[in-house]
Amino acid sequence: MCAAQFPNGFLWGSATAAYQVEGSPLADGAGPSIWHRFVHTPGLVRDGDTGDVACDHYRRWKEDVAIMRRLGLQAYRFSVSWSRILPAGTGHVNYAGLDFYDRLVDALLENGIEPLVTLYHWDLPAALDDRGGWLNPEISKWFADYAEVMFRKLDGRVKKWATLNEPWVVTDGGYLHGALAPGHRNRFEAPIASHNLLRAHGAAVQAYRATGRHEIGLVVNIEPKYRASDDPADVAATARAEAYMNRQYLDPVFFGHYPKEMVEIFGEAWPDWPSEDFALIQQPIDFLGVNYYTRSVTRFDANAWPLKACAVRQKQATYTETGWEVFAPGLTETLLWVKRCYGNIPLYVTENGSAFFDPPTAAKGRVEDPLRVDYLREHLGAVRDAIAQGVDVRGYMAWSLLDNLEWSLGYSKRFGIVHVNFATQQRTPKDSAHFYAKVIASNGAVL
Ligand SMILES: OC[C@H]1NNC[C@@H](O)[C@@H]1O
Ligand SMILES: [Ca+2]
Repeated sequence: MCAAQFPNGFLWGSATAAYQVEGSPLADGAGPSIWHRFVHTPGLVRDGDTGDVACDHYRRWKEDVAIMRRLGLQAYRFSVSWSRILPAGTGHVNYAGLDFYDRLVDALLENGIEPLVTLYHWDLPAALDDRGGWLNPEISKWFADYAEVMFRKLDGRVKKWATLNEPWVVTDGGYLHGALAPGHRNRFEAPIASHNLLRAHGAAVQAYRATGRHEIGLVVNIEPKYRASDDPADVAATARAEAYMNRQYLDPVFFGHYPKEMVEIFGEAWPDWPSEDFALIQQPIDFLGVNYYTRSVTRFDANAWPLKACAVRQKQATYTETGWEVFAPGLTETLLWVKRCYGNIPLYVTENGSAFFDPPTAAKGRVEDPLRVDYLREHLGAVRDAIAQGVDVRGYMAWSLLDNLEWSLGYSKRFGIVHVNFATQQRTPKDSAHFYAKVIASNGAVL
């Protein structure tokens, strides 16, 4: 059999998110988002870092598109800041905000780069949070109305849309543990926020079907759970963790119901959902975006709230700066798992990457990041292995194009294949960018 390879037409790209790279959060009529409020609340973000400037991408976008062009990227996954488009979240449209994304899409297309647009990557308009945000069931309509503005403006040129990025992180971080905006820590709110995220996803897909001519999907983070032992308590803990992080979003979208473990996990805090909600949530999607970073070897832990499960550190493994085990086989397993459980829906690896400490720019114009090169090489090999086993993977977006604001961890964690000097805003492609450029030019043959 010929060596496994990537299919012709495989889409090679990179990814960012609005609040992490753009800066200028209130420019040209934009309204504040919950992240603008969160970072300006003392003590919530490491080193008091904010997205006020970030990578200044709102102003340097032309330079960044030129970098993508030089690397030979075929696609660029980015998110739209809802509060640039609708400063109050609903109602008045801010045309200057629309123009930014309009120009960006045109520049990408002029450079042969396909835009993949995520409508929601965590930066909810603060004005909607004041009206309950993801806890207010009306948000499915607010979100669908915002989505329609974007569809009308860009659909002729944007052929791949995603509604949400990682609803699990939005819920777990923003409503259960409080580490992310809007910083709530409430096990009664978390299920409600999560359910409304899925309802909003469904409403936006429904809106797209009325006018859209191309593809729309959902982006989820999936972290495969490996049991630490065959002890029944560990087996049950692993099933809970898999249900909570992975199946809580895929089961409703593909099957129209939640995993049974959700009641076990949340107890009295898990509502009886109206059955008509699942007809909305289960709108057929054209592709699934999978964000993969690591796996979790899982054991029972009576004190771990609310899952009663925790991860077990692996002695021989390499860990990234965010404390994630480097485990490339988990990506192959994850892609096979999705196909096995949910069918062979077209998949994109919409995020995959690693934060390692980058040495100061060694020689002018060069940043050596061998650990990130290794991570990239191993994980691209893992994607190829999944394709060789019949999974319909159609593209890979490296997280991230640029070093950027890693949310509450500030700028301390660098995921970029392009280094950003935040004092001067100078961009320097790292060795990982040069390696990735070779991979793209050979459609993966150099791996
Ligand atoms: O933690 C790395 C990335 N994970 N997925 C969502 C992105 O916004 C993060 O930066
Ligand atoms: Ca290609």
